Amino acid sequence: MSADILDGKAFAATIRARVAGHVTRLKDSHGITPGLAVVLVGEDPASEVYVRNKGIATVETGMNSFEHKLPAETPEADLYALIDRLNADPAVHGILVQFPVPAHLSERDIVARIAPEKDVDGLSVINAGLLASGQNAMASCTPLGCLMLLRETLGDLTGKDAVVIGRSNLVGKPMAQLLLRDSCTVTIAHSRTKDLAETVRRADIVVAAVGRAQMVPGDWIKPGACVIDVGINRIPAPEKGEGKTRLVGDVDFASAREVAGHITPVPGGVGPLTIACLLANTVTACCRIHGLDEPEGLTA
Ligand SMILES: Nc1nc2c(c(=O)[nH]1)N[C@@H](CN(C=O)c1ccc(C(=O)N[C@@H](CCC(=O)O)C(=O)O)cc1)CN2
Ligand SMILES: [Mg+2]
Repeated sequence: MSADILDGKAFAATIRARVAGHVTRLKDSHGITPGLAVVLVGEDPASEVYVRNKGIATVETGMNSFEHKLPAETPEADLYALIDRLNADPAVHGILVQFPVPAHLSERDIVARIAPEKDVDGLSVINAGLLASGQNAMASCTPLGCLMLLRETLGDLTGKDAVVIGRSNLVGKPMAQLLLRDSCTVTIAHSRTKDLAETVRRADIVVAAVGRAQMVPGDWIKPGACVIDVGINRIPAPEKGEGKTRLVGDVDFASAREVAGHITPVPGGVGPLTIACLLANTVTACCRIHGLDEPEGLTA
């Protein structure tokens, strides 16, 4: 058996098209243009690329993009003053601070400073709590993208055994909550899980988000399972030349694709869904702030 390889780039384009449709309706029917503010502190090269791509995607879907680049040594008080201004700005419906931030800043405190209704990363304790109690939360972007892809691929997820490997606040925990909301039987596994191989072998759905290159081999996968690989790990690639590297996921793609029914590649799988779902969350935030109906096809 060779798995169906899920094309995250193509699915991200579908989500962006849905976003653009909702943006047009918001403009035409209500005179509202959703706005996303992205804050970058420092000069991490990968973060600069992500922030640039977020800005481009925001404008391409018809929304307003507000980019704020601050020096690495920005004092906490100055960053909080900016967040307070964005919280109060009616043109801004979504706010995110790009991570990682310099060591003198606290990601947890930054997220807590963002108004929960504008927290389009879905990272605040308010949004985590709303999600866990089955209420209208802002779900964090990568897990939301994974859920949309799973629904698109498998249809109704009711009763499926899902194993999420990883327990981070950004991916593992919200992913588990979203799968539970879709009536999966969910196990959260992690690096300390006693018999990880046996746990994963039970799963119809495997979401690997543990941050260890190629940790999940094909012989852990139940034949026909749907494998979602959230890992983005850079490893040496001597075959490409001295000092070269390549990206791999948390799953050993070559062996897993021989067993799985569906599998996401790295790159080109889950990664592109993150920014698409950020745009989706910005439209959702805009609709909620203005008391309008939830945008169809963009929420959990
Ligand atoms: N505030 C946030 N910070 C960070 C988040 C986040 O969701 N919110 N996630 C990551 C970075 N990130 C978006 O911010 C992001 C990472 C990766 C991709 C992506 O498309 N990856 C590609 C491969 C890219 C490459 O070649 O290097 C893929 O997987 O195909 C998009 C967005 C950390 N910070
Ligand atoms: Mg971090």
